[in-house]
Amino acid sequence: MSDRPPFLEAEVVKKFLTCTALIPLLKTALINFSGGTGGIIQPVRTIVPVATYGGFLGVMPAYSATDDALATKVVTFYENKRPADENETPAFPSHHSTVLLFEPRNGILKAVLDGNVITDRRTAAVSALATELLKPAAAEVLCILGSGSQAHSHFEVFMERFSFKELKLWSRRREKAEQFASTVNAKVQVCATAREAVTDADVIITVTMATEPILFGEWVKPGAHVNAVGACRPDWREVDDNLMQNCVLYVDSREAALKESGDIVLSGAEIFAELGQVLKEKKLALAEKTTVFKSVGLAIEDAVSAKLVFDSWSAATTNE
Ligand SMILES: NC(=O)C1=CN([C@@H]2O[C@H](COP(=O)(O)OP(=O)(O)OC[C@H]3O[C@@H](n4cnc5c(N)ncnc54)[C@H](O)[C@@H]3O)[C@@H](O)[C@H]2O)C=CC1
Ligand SMILES: O=C(O)C1=NCCCC1
Repeated sequence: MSDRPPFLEAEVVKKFLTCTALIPLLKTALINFSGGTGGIIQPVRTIVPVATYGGFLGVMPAYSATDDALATKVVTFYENKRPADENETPAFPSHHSTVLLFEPRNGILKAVLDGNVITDRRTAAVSALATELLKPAAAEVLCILGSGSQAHSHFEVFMERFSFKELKLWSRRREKAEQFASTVNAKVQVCATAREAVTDADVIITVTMATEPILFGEWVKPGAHVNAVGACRPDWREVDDNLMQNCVLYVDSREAALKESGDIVLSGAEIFAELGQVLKEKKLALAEKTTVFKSVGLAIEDAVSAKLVFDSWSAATTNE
C-alpha cells in the first residue's frame, strides 16, 4: 500500500456496504449513542449556509470507542429549485458527500471514501430499523413520497428486509416516478397525488427536498408508521402539524432534531424517545399507535459505515 491514503469510490463502497453487515453495526451505534456504553462523541453537525446559491455545507465528525471508528463526513446539499421548464432535469445532484476515515490511535488519515452511497444506504438502513420496531403488525402497503437517491436506497433496503404486498409511489414530477417504476424489479403503483399514495398505506417514507408539508395527518391511516427523512433544516417541512402533534414521535437524536427538524421545531411536537433507547428496550415501541420516526442523520452512522467498508476492502486487497 502506498503512503497516500486510498480513495474508495462509489462502486467499492457499494460492494462492501451490505445491509447484512451494516444493520447490526448501526443498531449498536444507535444504542451507544442514546446512552449505551460505547463512548460515542458526536456533536450536532455544523452547517454553513451558502445562501447566495441556496446551498448548505455540513461537517459531521464522530468517534466511537467501541467500534474504534474516527471519521468526519463533509456533505453539501442544495435546494436545486425546480427548473423553469417542467420537463428539464436539474443539472446536478442535490447532495454530495465525502467521508474521511482516520486511525484513532494516531490520527493518521486512513482513507477517503465516496460518501454518497454511505449516506443513501445508512439512512435507509436506519429507517428499516425504526420500521421493524414501529410498523403495525400486519403491514402490507408501503408508500414512498419522492423519487430521488434516498427513494431508491429506501426501496432497495426495504425490499430486502420486508415483504410488502403493495408499493405506492408519488413524486412531484410524475415522469420521475414512472422512470423509477420502470427501472426497479417490482410492481410499483405510480400515484397522481401524494394523498392517493398515502391512502391505506401501513408504512410511509418521505424522502423529498420539500420545504412545505407534503404529508398531511388527515390522510394517514391510524396505526401507520412514517419515516420522515427529508426536511432537515429548522425552517423546512415535509409533515404537517396535525400528524406531528398526533403521533408518537421517535427521533435519531433528540438534540439534533430539536435544532434541525422544522417538522419538530415549528409544530412543537413532543419527542417520545430516541431510536437507540427503543433498540436498547429502555423505551417502548408503541407499534399499535400512529408513529413517526424523524431522522436527521447522524455522523456516527457514517463513521461505522466507513470503517466497515475500509476494513472489508483492506482484507480483500490483502488477500489478492
Ligand atoms: N435523514 C437523513 O439521514 C438524511 C436525509 N436526507 C434528506 O432526504 C431528502 C431526500 O434526499 P435525496 O433523495 O438525496 O434528494 P434527491 O434530490 O435525490 O431527491 C429529492 C426528491 O424530492 C423531490 N422534491 C424536490 N422538491 C420538492 C418539493 N418541493 N415537493 C415535493 N417533492 C420535492 C424531487 O422531485 C425528488 O424526487 C432530502 O431532504 C435530504 O436532505 C438526505 C440524506 C440523509
Ligand atoms: O445525514 C446526512 O448526511 C444529511 N442529513 C440531512 C441533510 C443532508 C445530509
